Amino acid sequence: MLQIKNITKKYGDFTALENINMEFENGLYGLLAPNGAGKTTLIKMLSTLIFPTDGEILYEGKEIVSMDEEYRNLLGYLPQDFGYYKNYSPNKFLMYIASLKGIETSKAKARIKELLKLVALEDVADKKMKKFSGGMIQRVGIAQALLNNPKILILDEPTAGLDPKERARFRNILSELSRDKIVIVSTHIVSDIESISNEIIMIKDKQLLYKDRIENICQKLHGKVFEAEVDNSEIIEFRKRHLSLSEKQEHKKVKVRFICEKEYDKSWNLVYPSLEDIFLYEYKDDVIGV
Ligand SMILES: Nc1ncnc2c1ncn2[C@@H]1O[C@H](COP(=O)(O)OP(=O)(O)OP(=O)(O)O)[C@@H](O)[C@H]1O
Repeated sequence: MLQIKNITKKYGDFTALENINMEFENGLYGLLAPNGAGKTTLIKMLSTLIFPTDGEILYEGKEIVSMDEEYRNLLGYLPQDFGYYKNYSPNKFLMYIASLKGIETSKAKARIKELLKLVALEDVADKKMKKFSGGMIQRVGIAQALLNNPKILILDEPTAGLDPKERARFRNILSELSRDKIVIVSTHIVSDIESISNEIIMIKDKQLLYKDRIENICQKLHGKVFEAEVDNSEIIEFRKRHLSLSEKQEHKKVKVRFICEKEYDKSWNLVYPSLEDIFLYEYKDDVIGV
């Protein structure tokens, strides 16, 4: 088990995260928050790239910084800006990373073969990466993070720049990996993690807002999310009264999905809240890119 205990991180006078507590067992955790909320800060502390100002992180009861190499051997990390050599093939690149990680050549060869199969890159194993799509490069990134067969896999915004098909493939790979690992995926894109996460973590105002299953988080807006058709001439006034979540032109009117926290009109349709509704509601005062 991985445990975050009373973590605070300050950059000089600026507090990025304050008194964060949470625990992780095997499974997939979606770390979901708008840009600047502190996702990378949290992930870098979990990867021992930066250190908490206060508090500690424990793996199986041991403090991770003092575990040093023992912890790094348990960890696989895919950073936001994953650096690779475009003139290398996946095979050559992964051999190079394996040697940096001190993995014996014969073991590395077998492991790389297995990983390239897992990420569906066997056919291009010896092709230079310069012609690869963003999704293929990210899959090489996952393979490098998995070289040491980590127990904890951390991925920082792994789907940035991927097309929908590549995103779907990526989700499937992560879901499979989470069977016997702690997989933590940071993103500000709800649909990337909604279908695969066992739990969602949200950070707001430097603190932990939620760490829970999606259905429990969605309970917060139960009975408050509606859909209705509104005349185009009335939509500006409507938006002043209710938080509009999405709008679509339909039957010469605006079909609006919105939140109403007070008395509601019987002509509206009550709908089940989604994780995206929660995200838009919780971060309504932030500038968000969904
Ligand atoms: N080295 C640093 N020095 C000062 N402030 C920092 C530093 N790193 C991050 N911050 C600030 O801490 C806050 C959290 O940043 P962080 O990068 O963790 O956010 P994020 O949620 O990962 O966003 P993004 O997806 O844009 O990276 C931001 O306000 C950021 O400006």
